[in-house]
Amino acid sequence: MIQVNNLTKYYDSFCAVDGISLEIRQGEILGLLGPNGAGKTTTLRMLTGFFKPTSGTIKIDDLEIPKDTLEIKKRMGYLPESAPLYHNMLVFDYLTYVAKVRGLAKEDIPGRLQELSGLCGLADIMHKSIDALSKGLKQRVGLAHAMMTDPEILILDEPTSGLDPNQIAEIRAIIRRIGKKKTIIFSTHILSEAEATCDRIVIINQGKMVADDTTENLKHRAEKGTTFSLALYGETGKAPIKLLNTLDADLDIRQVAARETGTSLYEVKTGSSRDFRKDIYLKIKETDWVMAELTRESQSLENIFQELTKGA
Ligand SMILES: Nc1ncnc2c1ncn2[C@@H]1O[C@H](COP(=O)(O)OP(=O)(O)OP(=O)(O)O)[C@@H](O)[C@H]1O
Repeated sequence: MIQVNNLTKYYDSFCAVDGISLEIRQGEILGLLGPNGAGKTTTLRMLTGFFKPTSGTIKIDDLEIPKDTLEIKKRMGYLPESAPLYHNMLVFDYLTYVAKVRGLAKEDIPGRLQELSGLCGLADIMHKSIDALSKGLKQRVGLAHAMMTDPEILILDEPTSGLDPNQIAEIRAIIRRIGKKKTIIFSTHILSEAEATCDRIVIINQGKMVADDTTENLKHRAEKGTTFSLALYGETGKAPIKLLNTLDADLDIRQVAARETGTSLYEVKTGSSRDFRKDIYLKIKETDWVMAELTRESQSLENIFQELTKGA
């Protein structure tokens, strides 16, 4: 269990992280989400013991930063945003070197490299030079580096930044695979990334925590606001607004610019999760208007993220 209490970091007089408190359970995959400059890297660097907090505490089980930083570092693997690899080495030589530096016994190294090769998909590139690898493959080598000592906790700073969609999918699959056994905290500024990979999402904005919930709950929250889109053939003017208002006084209905000529388009907004499509259809059926389209658009997680990080 990781316990973060009132974590704060100032760079001179600028507050980059402002009183973050959270608990991360063993085996959780936690996404630290926020726009650029929100304070993600600073938070992760404090968690790994690289940066000293201005105030606040970080406890990992019975250990505490800064008192037990060395012991905590042994339990953690860290993949910084740009993995600092030795580019002129072969992957195999580099990982062997990392294993030695991290204190693995000589006889354990071949077995560990084989495990990491399977876990991170390195079999075909073990004997390639690092500088000849694509960014996605380099990131996999960086992951193997971070995993060398089989740490309980993995901290990954924007692990898919700058990768193409296929490489992103591969790294996500590796994170999910590793996450079955480890606690993983990773940062991203891309909501779909956190949604696709995490059990829980913490959103930070301008150094402050603005949301902390399971991915499911955040989605549920997003689904509460619903917009229905109704298109009718012909120029039907304001009359449909008056008619549909009889369904529920809380509906917010307005006419918007039609997507195709010869139709009138209306947006029907509700703050509840109730599906009004059937009611709208039956109301329109009472008239001689002809429906061209009726769709439901849930408020997306993207909207929630934008709302919570407004002003960033
Ligand atoms: N060494 C530093 N000295 C002064 N200010 C800094 C320093 N490092 C970061 N900052 C500032 O602190 C704020 C948070 O930076 P941080 O890198 O933690 O954000 P981030 O969420 O990781 O952003 P990004 O997604 O762009 O990496 C930013 O405004 C940044 O400019």
